[in-house]
Amino acid sequence: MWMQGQIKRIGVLTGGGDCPGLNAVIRAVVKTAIRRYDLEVVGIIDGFYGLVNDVMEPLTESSVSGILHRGGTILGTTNRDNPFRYAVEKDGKLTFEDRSEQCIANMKKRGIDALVIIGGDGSLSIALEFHKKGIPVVGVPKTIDNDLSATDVTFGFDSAVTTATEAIDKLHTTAESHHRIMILEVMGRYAGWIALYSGLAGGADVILIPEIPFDLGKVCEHIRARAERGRKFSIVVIAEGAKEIGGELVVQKLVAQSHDPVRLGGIGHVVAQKLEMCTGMETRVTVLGHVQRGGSPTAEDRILSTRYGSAAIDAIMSGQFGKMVALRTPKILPVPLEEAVGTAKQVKTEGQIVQAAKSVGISFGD
Ligand SMILES: Nc1ncnc2c1ncn2[C@@H]1O[C@H](COP(=O)(O)OP(=O)(O)O)[C@@H](O)[C@H]1O
Ligand SMILES: O=P(O)(O)OC[C@H]1O[C@](O)(COP(=O)(O)O)[C@@H](O)[C@@H]1O
Ligand SMILES: [Mg+2]
Repeated sequence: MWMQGQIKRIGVLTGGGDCPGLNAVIRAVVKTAIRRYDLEVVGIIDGFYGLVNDVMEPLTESSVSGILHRGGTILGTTNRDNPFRYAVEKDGKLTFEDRSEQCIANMKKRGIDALVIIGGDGSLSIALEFHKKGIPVVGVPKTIDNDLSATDVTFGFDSAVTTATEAIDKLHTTAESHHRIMILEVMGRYAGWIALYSGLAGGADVILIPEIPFDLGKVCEHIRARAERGRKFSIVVIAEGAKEIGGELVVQKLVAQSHDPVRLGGIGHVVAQKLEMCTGMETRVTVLGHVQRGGSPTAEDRILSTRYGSAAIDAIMSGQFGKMVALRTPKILPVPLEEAVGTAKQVKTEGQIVQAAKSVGISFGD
């Protein structure tokens, strides 16, 4: 239906949770498309919602001027709408419908020849479905969680880690003054990347991640041993998806319309109560929440986002459909979307990063 070499207009959308660097990708997509290939670009508003409901606007160089350093996404996003399983309320009941043909009709109406889908595992799974229906698509790996396979790193991760590290630095000074245990709960869904990296960068004493179920007795012992050595405070960084050995995930809420309705959160408070009891030390919890998804991207994320955005247009123009642009240091390469979304990328429990953390005395509660 769509022919390579006949691409004149590109649609771009941002899907899933927002993250720093989205605007830098959009800017690079628009500038590369216009400057290098003389294409037109259409921005699809609020992710797949805009594709289903035909909410779009043209993007020019002036639309993307001054956005490189701005967090969020000028296009808007959603982590609920899935065109293949679109939530519709009928007679007060929630049902799901396949609206993918409507999306294709909207693309045709707008003269959109190919799509750049900037998203995480969820949005790129949808991108893969569109590819299977013959739509020319290229994905860009976004997420603060860094849980996408096939790429060394997703953009947004470095910014989230930087924000979490700053939070740890601040918690350190107050923890030390009050001789307290300070727990920082960070995001990441079922992967511990943000906790591991920020914990290492911030000099945490304990890091608890989903990949290593923890024994609270061991965490307690570690904190008590520190106190005996005169270190009368401790910093614990915990991923929202971490759980005790034999324990359950702590769920904050369920989002009914979502393909994966689970929103994690609250494990920090559960652990705090238990640690206070077993150590006798005053314990406080900070849930970093959406602060770690907001604000300006780091220089590293701005560069990565620019490289991804530009490479996505190159991939489209060389007919590399059904691919995601991936960082395979030092290159950016197109890889099959299947590889990216097949299995979530989790922390390697025997990997060098965890080993280094253990060598410098960080406990994982194992
Ligand atoms: N495995 C999946 N297959 C298809 N769609 C999914 C899948 N997981 C999530 N989705 C849908 O993809 C969208 C974005 O997913 P989400 O995980 O929230 O964001 P991200 O794209 O950042 O991973 C949501 O509409 C969600 O319902
Ligand atoms: O914004 P919401 O709906 O509360 O979602 C929170 C979730 O989104 C994230 O911030 C980012 O995840 P995605 O990149 O998959 O959207 C997770 O770390 C967190 O669990
Ligand atoms: Mg995701």
